[in-house]
Amino acid sequence: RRPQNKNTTRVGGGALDGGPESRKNKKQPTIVGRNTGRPRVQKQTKNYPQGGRRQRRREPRRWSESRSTCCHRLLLLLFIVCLCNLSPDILYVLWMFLVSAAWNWNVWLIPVRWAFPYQTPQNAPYWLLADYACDLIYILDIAVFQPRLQFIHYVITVQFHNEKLLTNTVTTSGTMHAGRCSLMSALVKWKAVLCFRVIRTTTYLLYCLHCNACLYHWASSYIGLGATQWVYNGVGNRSGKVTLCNLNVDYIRCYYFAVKTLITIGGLPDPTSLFEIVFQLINYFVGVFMRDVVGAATAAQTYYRTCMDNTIKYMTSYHIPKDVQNRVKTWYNYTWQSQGMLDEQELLTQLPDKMRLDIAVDVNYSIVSKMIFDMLKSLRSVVYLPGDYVCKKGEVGREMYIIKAGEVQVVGGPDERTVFATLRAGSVFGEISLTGTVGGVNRRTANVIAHGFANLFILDKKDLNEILVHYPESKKLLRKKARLASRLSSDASPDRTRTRPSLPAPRRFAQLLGAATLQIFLLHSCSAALRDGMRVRMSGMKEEEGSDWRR
Ligand SMILES: Nc1ncnc2c1ncn2[C@@H]1O[C@@H]2COP(=O)(O)O[C@H]2[C@H]1O
Repeated sequence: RRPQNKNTTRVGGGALDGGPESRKNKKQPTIVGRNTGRPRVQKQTKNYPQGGRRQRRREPRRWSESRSTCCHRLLLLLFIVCLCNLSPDILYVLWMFLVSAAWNWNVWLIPVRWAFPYQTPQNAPYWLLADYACDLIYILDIAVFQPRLQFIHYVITVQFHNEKLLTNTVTTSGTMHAGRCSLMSALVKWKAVLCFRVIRTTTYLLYCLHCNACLYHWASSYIGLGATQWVYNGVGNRSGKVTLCNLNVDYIRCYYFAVKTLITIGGLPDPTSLFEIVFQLINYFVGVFMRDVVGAATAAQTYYRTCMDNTIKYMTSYHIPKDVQNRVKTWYNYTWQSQGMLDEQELLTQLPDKMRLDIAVDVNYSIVSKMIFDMLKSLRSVVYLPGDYVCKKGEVGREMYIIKAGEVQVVGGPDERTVFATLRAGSVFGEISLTGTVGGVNRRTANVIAHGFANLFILDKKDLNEILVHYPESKKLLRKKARLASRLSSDASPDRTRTRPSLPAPRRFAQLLGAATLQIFLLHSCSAALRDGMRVRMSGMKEEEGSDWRR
C-alpha cells in the first residue's frame, strides 16, 4: 500500500503487517517528513513531539527568552515597588512630568507635522500611537488628577491666606515657628524659581520661532518651493528622498529664516507677491509685539522681580539669617499680591494734589468720612508683617496710626505679654505719646504688635498738629484720652499691678474713654488717605530695646 501523500508516510515497525502492534500504531499514527522508503525509527517523537533535533536547538534560546522575561518582570516589579514607596508629592511631580511631556509632544510636533512631511503613510501608525497615548494621559489627568488638584489648591490657598495661622506661628510657639519656616521655604525656592523663569521665557521665544518656521515652510510649499526668491528653496529635498536627515535640514533652514524675521535682524530676501508681503508684514508685527509690547506690559512685574532678586542676592551675600530672609520674601510676596505693585508712591507723586485727594477718597471711602478730606493727603500707608512691632514701649512717639486693614495688639504688663487690647480696622492708636502727657516726655505707653498682616496709615506728629489746629474740640478730646490712657498704663505697670491687682486696666480704659474714643475715632478714621502714597516699612522683631528700630 502506498501512502496517500507522497510526502508523508506512516511510520512504525509493523505498520503494514496487520498484527496487534500495527493496530496499536494505527491508532496513533505519526506523520513525519518525506518518505525515503527506508523505515525510520522515531526515537524521540513520543516524548518530544516536535522532533529531537529541533528540540535540542531551541532549548537554549527558550532559556534565554525566559531569562529576559524574568528580568523584565523583575524590573517591572521593582518599578512598581519604587512607585509605591514614593511619597504622594513625588508621584504627583512624576505625573506632572508625564503630562507636560504629553503636552509638549502635541504642542511642538503638531505644527511640524502639519508643515513638514514628517508624517508619512509608513510611519503614521507610530505617530498615531504616540498621539493616543498623550490623549490618554490628558484624559486621566482631567478625570482623576485635576479634581484632586483643585482640592489641594484650595487647601494651600486657605493655608496661605490664613493670616491668623501665620500670626500664631510667629508669636506663640517655637514649634509652629519652625512650621512657618518650612512652609515659607517650601513655598519660596527662589533659585529654582529663577531658573524656571529663565527656562520658561526662553521656551516661549523658541516656540514662537518654531511656529514661525513651520508657517514659513507651509507658505513656501503653498507658493512652491524655490518658486521665488523669497520662499524656501527646498534644499533638503533636492535629492527627492524624504528622509529624516533631509527634513531636519529643511526645518533648520526654515528656523533660521524665522529667527531672522521675528527678531528683525534683517538681510532677508524681499517679498515679491502680495501673499509674501502680507506674510512678512505679519512676521514683523509679531516680532515687534513680542519684543516691545509684551516687554512693556510686563515691565511692572519685571521690576518687582528684579527688586526681589536683588534683595535676595544682597541678603545672601551678607549671610542674613534664613528667618529674616524668609520674612523679606514674604513681605515682597504679600505686598505684590495685595497691591500689584511695590510702591504706590511712585504712581501718585506725579499727580496734582487735587487728583491725589480724589484717588485717596475713592480708594479709602469705606473707612473715611467726608468731614475732613483735606487731611487725607497727610497719611502714608505701611504694611506690617505678623509679629512686627509697630511701636515699642518707652520710645519717643513721632507718629500715630490708623488701621486700614488687619489687626494689632496692645501688649504690656509685668511679662510684656499681656494683651491689653486688640485693635481692628478703623481703630486709632499711638496718639498718647504725641500729646506729651507722660511725664512731659513723648514716650510710648505700650508695645503694639501686628497681629497678622496689618496695613496701617501713619500720621506724623507735625501733620496731626496742623490738623488739630482746625479741630480744637478734637484736640481737647485727644488730650483727655491721652491723660486717661497714660494714667491707666501706669496703673498696669508691674509695681501698681502688684499693689492693686483688682484693677483690670484694659476694661477701665475702655469704660473711661467711652464717647471720647468715638469722637477721636471719627476724627482720625476720616483722615485715611495717601499723602506720599504707599511707603512700606519693615521693622525687625529682634532689635534691641531702646534702639531706633524704625530707622
Ligand atoms: N490699655 C490700652 N488699651 C488700648 N490701647 C492702648 C492701651 N494702652 C496704650 N494703648 C495704645 O497703644 C499706644 C502705644 O503708643 P502711645 O503711648 O503713643 O499710644 C498708645 C495707645 O494708643
